[in-house]
Amino acid sequence: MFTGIVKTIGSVSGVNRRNGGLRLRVHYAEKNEFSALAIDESVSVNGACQTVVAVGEGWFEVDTVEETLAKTTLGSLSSGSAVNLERAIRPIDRLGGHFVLGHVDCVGEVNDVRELGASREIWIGYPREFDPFIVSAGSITIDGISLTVARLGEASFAVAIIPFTFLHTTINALLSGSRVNLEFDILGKYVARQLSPGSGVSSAPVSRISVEWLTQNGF
Ligand SMILES: Cc1cc2nc3c(=O)[nH]c(=O)nc-3n(C[C@H](O)[C@H](O)[C@H](O)CO)c2cc1C
Ligand SMILES: Nc1c(NC[C@H](O)[C@H](O)[C@H](O)CO)[nH]c(=O)[nH]c1=O
Repeated sequence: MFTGIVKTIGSVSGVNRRNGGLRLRVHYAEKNEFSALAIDESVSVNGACQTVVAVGEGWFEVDTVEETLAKTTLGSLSSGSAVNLERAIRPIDRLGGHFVLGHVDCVGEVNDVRELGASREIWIGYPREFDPFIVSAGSITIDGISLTVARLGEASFAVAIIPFTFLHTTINALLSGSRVNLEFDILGKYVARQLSPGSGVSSAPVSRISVEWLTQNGF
């Protein structure tokens, strides 16, 4: 599990085809917490949880399988691509972002990037089926970065990017048309599942949840 607080930007230094998947080598600045990365550990690469299978000085490797290639943008990485990295949390870590599983739900597309003084607003389109999992002021993970949903549109949402995040993640490279890994907040997924028809909890559609309903059902 992760928090979406990106710790460093790595650089892809090798992409090799293997048994239908990819072996990715990622380099990072040698003097940081990634030097302690060990084989078998989980690491978030642009928001997708990957298992470390080899390590060396200033680099690690992961095997990216077909399922991951189908659901994420990892298949479009090439030598020199910049990637957001985060090691798995320890139970004592501060939860600076939100609970991020590293299970990418889908790939979204940047619709617009707007300059707003010191910050920048980025609009991202996503498949409609994920509507129940996104709320204004809720959390979302974009390429492994924990962000707050600033505005909702039609099958799209905006995030406001502060200068720190702009400087310390790959968000600064996004342009209209860029594809990004999206993970919707796990909290919304459990609520939507509980409220879905056939769950035995309620037949109320998710969009009609009311304060009254939540109170009556013990929330
Ligand atoms: C603990 C953990 C380890 C994972 N390790 C890998 C991996 O080594 N390679 C891979 O392609 N997918 C791996 N996945 C699945 C991958 O994150 C997932 O397919 C994408 O995020 C798309 O949902 C892992 C997932 C978890 C939760
Ligand atoms: N919630 C928002 C953040 N959060 C901080 C970033 O997750 C963090 O700066 C990054 O992971 C690097 O460590 N940043 C924003 O720009 N906008 C948000 O809504």
